[in-house]
Amino acid sequence: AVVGLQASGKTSFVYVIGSGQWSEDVVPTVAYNFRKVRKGNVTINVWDIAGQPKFRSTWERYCNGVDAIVFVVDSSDREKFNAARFELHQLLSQPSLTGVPLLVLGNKNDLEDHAPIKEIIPALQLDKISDRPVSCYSCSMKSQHNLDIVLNWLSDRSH
Ligand SMILES: Nc1nc2c(ncn2[C@@H]2O[C@H](COP(=O)(O)OP(=O)(O)OP(=O)(O)O)[C@@H](O)[C@H]2O)c(=O)[nH]1
Ligand SMILES: [Mg+2]
Repeated sequence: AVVGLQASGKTSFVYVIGSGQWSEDVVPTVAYNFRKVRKGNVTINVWDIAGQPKFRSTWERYCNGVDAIVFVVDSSDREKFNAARFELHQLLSQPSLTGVPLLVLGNKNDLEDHAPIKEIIPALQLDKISDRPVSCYSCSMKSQHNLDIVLNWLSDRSH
C-alpha cells in the first residue's frame, strides 16, 4: 500500500512503475486506485491511497495485511514534514500493522531545493522506529531517479 500526504507523488509513483513513463496528467486520488505492477516474474499488487485529510483515516484499513507500506514524502516541501511525521507515526502505532516493513520515499529530488535523506530521517523520526524494517530513499518520479532500487525493494518483499 502506498500512503503519504496529498500531492507527495503516490499516484505518479504507481503510474511510473506500472507504465515506465512519467505523466504530468495525474489528478488527486479519491479514495484509492488499485494496480498490478509486474517486475520480472513477480506481480506486485499496489494500493494507491488518497492523501487528503478526509481520507487519512482509511490508510490503516488498506495497509492491513500488505507485505510493505510505502510512505511518500515531497522532499521539496519542508513545511509539510511535521504533518507527514505525525500521520506516519499515527499509522505505525496501529497494532494491526506491527512489524510491516516500511519504505519511505523522499520524492521530487529533481527539484533544486529538495531535502536529502539525512534531513528526512530525523524530520520524520525514522530513527525512532524499532518494531519493523525501515528503508528510506531519495527519488524522483519525474526523472525516475532510484526507481530501479525501489522496485527491487518492493519485489523482494512481495509474496
Ligand atoms: N517535480 C516533480 N513533481 C512531481 C514528482 N512526482 C509527482 N509530482 C507532481 O506532484 C503533483 C502531485 O502528484 P500525485 O501523484 O497526484 O500526488 P498524490 O500523492 O497521488 O496525491 P493525492 O492523490 O491527492 O494523495 C503532480 O502535479 C505531479 O506531477 C516528481 O518526482 N517531481
Ligand atoms: Mg494520488
